Amino acid sequence: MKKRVEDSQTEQTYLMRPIYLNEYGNLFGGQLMEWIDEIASIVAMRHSEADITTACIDNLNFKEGATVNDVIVLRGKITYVGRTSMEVRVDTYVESRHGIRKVINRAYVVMVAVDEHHHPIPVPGLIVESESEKAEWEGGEKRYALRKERRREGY
Ligand SMILES: CC(=O)SCCNC(=O)CCNC(=O)[C@H](O)C(C)(C)COP(=O)(O)OP(=O)(O)OC[C@H]1O[C@@H](n2cnc3c(N)ncnc32)[C@H](O)[C@@H]1OP(=O)(O)O
Repeated sequence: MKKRVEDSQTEQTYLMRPIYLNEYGNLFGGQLMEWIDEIASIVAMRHSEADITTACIDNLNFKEGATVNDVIVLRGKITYVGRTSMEVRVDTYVESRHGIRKVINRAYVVMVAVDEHHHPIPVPGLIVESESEKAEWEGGEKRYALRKERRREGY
């Protein structure tokens, strides 16, 4: 079975409240990581139709901050699948009052589908259609190989 990127694509919106801020009045990085992990989990569950666990979060680039009353939008989509793992790209935006979005963070999260004994299980393949989906897939292949090498060689 194969599924499309749009089948599992997910968007979440938050209004920045004081509890999400750090001592400098900016969005707390740990809070954003929780939201990223949550949306990536939902995308992976929708794609695999199974339980999942987080294997790694990488390429977590904090480009800009956000502050109170900002509207924060997270968008997650599958970019690459292996046998049991799925790579999910999560982009985080601040949305202006006119609906214009500025990227403040981009992360790649690897999720693994698991059975009731927490053993990895195969996931559906991915249908890549558009040019941007093909480019993401090629990038995902490279990141997959790099992560494997890092684990093997321990760097
Ligand atoms: C939201 C939350 O779940 S929070 C919890 C945080 N996460 C956890 O506790 C997970 C703890 N880790 C684990 O349980 C295990 O390491 C698992 C399930 C992720 C992987 O199990 P392993 O026994 O290592 O299985 P295995 O070596 O067969 O790897 C399974 C897949 O995971 C991938 N994988 C394993 N470790 C990593 C890693 N560190 N980074 C990226 N991918 C990984 C493998 O490439 C493989 O993918 P593929 O089947 O597409 O080729």
